[in-house]
Amino acid sequence: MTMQKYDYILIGSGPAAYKLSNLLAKKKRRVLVVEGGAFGGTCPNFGCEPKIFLEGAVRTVLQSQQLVGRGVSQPAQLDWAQLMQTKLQRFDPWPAETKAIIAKSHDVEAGYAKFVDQHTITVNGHQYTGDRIVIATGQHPHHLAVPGTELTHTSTDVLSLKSLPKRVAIVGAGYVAMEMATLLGAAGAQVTMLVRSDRALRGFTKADAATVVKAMEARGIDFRFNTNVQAIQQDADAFLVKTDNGDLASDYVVDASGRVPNIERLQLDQAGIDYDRHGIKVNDHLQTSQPGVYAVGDVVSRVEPKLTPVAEFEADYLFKQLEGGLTAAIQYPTIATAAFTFPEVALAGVAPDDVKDDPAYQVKRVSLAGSSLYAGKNDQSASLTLVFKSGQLVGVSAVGDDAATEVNSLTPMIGLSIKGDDFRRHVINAYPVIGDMIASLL
Ligand SMILES: Cc1cc2nc3c(=O)[nH]c(=O)nc-3n(C[C@H](O)[C@H](O)[C@H](O)COP(=O)(O)OP(=O)(O)OC[C@H]3O[C@@H](n4cnc5c(N)ncnc54)[C@H](O)[C@@H]3O)c2cc1C
Ligand SMILES: NC(=O)c1ccc[n+]([C@@H]2O[C@H](COP(=O)([O-])OP(=O)(O)OC[C@H]3O[C@@H](n4cnc5c(N)ncnc54)[C@H](O)[C@@H]3O)[C@@H](O)[C@H]2O)c1
Repeated sequence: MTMQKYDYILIGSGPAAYKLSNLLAKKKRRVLVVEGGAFGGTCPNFGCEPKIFLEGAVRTVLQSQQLVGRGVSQPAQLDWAQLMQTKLQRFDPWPAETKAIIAKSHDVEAGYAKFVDQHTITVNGHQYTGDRIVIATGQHPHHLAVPGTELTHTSTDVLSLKSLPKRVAIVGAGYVAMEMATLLGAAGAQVTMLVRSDRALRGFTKADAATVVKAMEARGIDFRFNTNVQAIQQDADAFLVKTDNGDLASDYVVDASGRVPNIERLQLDQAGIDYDRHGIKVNDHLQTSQPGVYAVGDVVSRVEPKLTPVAEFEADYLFKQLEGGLTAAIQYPTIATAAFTFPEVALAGVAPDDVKDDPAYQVKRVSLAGSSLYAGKNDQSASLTLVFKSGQLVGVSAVGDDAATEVNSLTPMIGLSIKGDDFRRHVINAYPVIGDMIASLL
């Protein structure tokens, strides 16, 4: 058997590897892209993209409910089956289309890669060597270690669920749990959240996360905090979720207890590549413990959040290092993140909760609800919490119907260290939308 040799082998085809494959296409390198699951990876197939597509209709329904008696006479109703049909039509062709796009420039192999040594992998019984191997295998849903865990579903199932269950139990209160609850609750399912700790959305500020929970509770979503799932059983006509805080009958159980890096299938020990439970260990040049082997995206063990734009930033950095002579260590920019609940919650830069007792920082909470823009939407929860240091905006947290956009509007001021006076001298934004308020906030 002749072994095929490549300049690069990319393992995975999600946002991280896809970005790198596009950049390498311009360099005419010999590249092999190996994908074990759906081409395109989590974000376009089972993550951000289908989630935000479904959220488009969901948001319209929830916004109309919020305006009944304020100029809207009937709330809109969600037709889940029809919405899902529309979603499947749009998204089903994507993996094949993505594979074809990659195959225009590179060799492609569908199958799971395993390391033989630090320059060699096998896929479907074929061996390939690469001068450089880039691991971009992402994460998969964590499964609760309790009896009956095989009876649960994940966000992947929810995002393609054709008929709406009557009663849904969701384990967890992180990004995935809260976003899936928003979708299913708006569609009319009776949703119960089973939360191990005493709060939701741990990555966001306590006050803003509590505002989201309150709004969801007002829509009938039941939060059971300090509740540990012990087992899931199947009865004649329901699932029984047994917890240390009573039992719950449900038609559909979603396990949203986190995500774990895809490292098990790779046989990393064969190649001496170091890892921990958060993923593959890399240095500040994204190199693993083996020369010539790199890791990018969600599979990397790091403190920065595991998000699509972060995965793409790493791919871009690695390309510049390997093909453009960049020698500096990776430096992450200001990263904005949002949970697409209703209302949304978002954060960028220094988190208000982390500095509330530090006199070097000034934390200022601004309610937006009174302005005509927000009053017109009856978006009563809308608020911004701004963090300043020596007169410079260094952090922002937002809650409200459009919190993600609000935080995105303010993130350049943080990342580019723009001060209020400077902003006002150079910019007049369109009025009256969020952008126009920025000048007065800074
Ligand atoms: C429900 C949900 C919603 C999300 N929403 C957002 C959002 O709104 N905004 C945001 O920024 N991020 C969001 N994310 C996170 C985002 O999807 C990830 O950060 C992003 O997909 C990471 O890209 P990646 O390329 O590192 O990994 P992935 O996209 O996970 O791609 C990795 C690929 O590698 C393949 N693979 C694994 N092992 C092997 C192997 N051994 N051989 C070959 N192939 C292999 C997998 O099949 C997969 O296709 C969401 C995630 C989920 C689950
Ligand atoms: N809008 C977005 O940008 C977005 C959306 C979805 C996912 N993501 C990315 O995916 C990552 C994973 O999201 P996630 O929601 O799966 O994870 P997460 O870490 O945000 O939340 C996990 C939840 O499960 C709970 N949990 C953990 N172990 C448990 C156990 N053994 N029993 C019961 N509960 C348990 C946690 O307390 C938490 O509430 C996010 O951190 C983010 O990087 C981003």
